[in-house]
Amino acid sequence: LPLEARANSGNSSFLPTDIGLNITYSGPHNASLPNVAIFATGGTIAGSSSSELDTTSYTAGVVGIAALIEAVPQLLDVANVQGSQIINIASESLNSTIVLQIAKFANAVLCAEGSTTDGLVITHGTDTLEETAFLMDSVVNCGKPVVLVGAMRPSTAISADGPANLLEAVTLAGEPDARDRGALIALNDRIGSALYTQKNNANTINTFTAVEQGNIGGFLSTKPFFYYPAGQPTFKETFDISSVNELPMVDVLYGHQSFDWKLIQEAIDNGAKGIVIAGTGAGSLSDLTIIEVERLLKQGFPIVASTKINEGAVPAGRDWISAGFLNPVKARIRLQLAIATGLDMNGIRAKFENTLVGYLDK
Ligand SMILES: NC(=O)C[C@H](N)C(=O)O
Repeated sequence: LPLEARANSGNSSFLPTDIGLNITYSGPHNASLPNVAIFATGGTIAGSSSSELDTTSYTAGVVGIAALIEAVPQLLDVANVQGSQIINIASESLNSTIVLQIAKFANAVLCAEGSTTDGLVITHGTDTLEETAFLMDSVVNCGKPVVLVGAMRPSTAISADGPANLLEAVTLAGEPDARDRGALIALNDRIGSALYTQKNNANTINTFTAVEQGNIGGFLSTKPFFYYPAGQPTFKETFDISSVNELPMVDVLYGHQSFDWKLIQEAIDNGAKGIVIAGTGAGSLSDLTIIEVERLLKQGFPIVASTKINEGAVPAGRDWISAGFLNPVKARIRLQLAIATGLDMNGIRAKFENTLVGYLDK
């Protein structure tokens, strides 16, 4: 059957209909294939331009989920696919309300009792893809694969990377060997752990890397393989968001010479419930900043020290709360979750530093 006739012809839905999830794509059903849900959120993978040479001034978040899937009919040979267009925007415009909703949908779709969904793919802009991936890694933990995927070239570009990335992501989400590895990022024939992988180039398709920690696998002829047996990264922490209805405002302040420590109080006055400082080195903060950070920590205001350096960790056992190996945007999400789940200062510190003690407190 042509794809359009096959789409929406299936009547064995595996996505729940009573959770407020709007099912906007439903492919045919084949009992021998895994059930993979797709949540589409926009980004360059759904981007469009009038010129196929344009990879910089296109509009992100234009193409809908059905058109994305229709561009890759091979998808329907590797999985039963049902999807929801959660939103269609560039990922720099996503906010905590939307990503928390996506996480709740992900838990409902994958982890509710009786779920027959085998894996989930989230199509996403690459600019903040690592943030949503890290959130999923922290809060969706029933073993089933959650795979984040995007593209660096819009769908209209010559050699667009979205279709192959999407096919590989859906294949990965339906792969039993992808279970129990935490959330995964799949782009450019590589599989990375959401805890460590980050975007490292603003333009090129090989942008997602975890140089120190490495990829956990890759794809050959679109089929996934893994270098290591299933397992979770050492410094992972999980959170139960079933009673979390909003994520608090947490800001990231960027370290540099002449850093104005008074910005910390200004962020608090503006509503921040926690702050991450992207320090200049291994958490290094200027003398005046440290005095201010100690004052606020003593008052019970959580401040986490991360680093603006791309690789490496901030040691634990210091006056600040250490982000360990988490880069600033991931430390921000962990702090949001720690505050939202009601942890006190000791609990917050433990969520950041428990797994570091003995490793990074020397
Ligand atoms: N490559 C991309 O997807 C970038 C885009 N600005 C986004 O994050 O939505």
